[in-house]
Amino acid sequence: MELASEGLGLNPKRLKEMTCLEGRVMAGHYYPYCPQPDLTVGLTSHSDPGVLAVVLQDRMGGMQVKYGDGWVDVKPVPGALVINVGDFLQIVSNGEYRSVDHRVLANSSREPRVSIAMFFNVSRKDDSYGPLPELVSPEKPALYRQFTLSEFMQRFFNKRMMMASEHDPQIDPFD
Ligand SMILES: O=C(O)CCC(=O)C(=O)O
Ligand SMILES: [Fe+2]
Repeated sequence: MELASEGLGLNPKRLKEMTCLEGRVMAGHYYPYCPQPDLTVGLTSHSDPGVLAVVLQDRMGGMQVKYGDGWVDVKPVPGALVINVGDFLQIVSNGEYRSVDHRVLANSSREPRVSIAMFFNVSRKDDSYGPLPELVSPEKPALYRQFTLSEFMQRFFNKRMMMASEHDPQIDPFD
């Protein structure tokens, strides 16, 4: 999968080196009927850690994305895929793309809900990643520092990004 480079002036060779096909993971989700949907959630609020997530949901609905202080339903459209930007893409694009918080409500209908997600991730554990140089300038300094994938994954489980300024809550969406 190639990252959309149009409009951002990215170096296509560099993007090719950052392939996220080898690290792709597929997950199937099954949300059974929940008799008390107000007391729980189907899948708690999160952003996906990788580059992109492509989700195929059935016709039951229930996925929501965070918008401002509220939540917006991602209505199922037959044949459509939901594409979620992940944290890794936010970092390498130096914030040009923003990862999206999303969740799935508990399923209140008698029919189970099923979704299939394909996550596209980089896979070279010891390579150094960070904002692409083409997207860093004196006007727009790097928001994130360089890191390895192992370090990134450790950070992910602590819910923190690789901020250039570790103590600036203004720009750290996970603080
Ligand atoms: O089930 C869904 O619609 C979303 C699944 C999801 O967000 C995930 O697996 O990360
Ligand atoms: Fe997700």
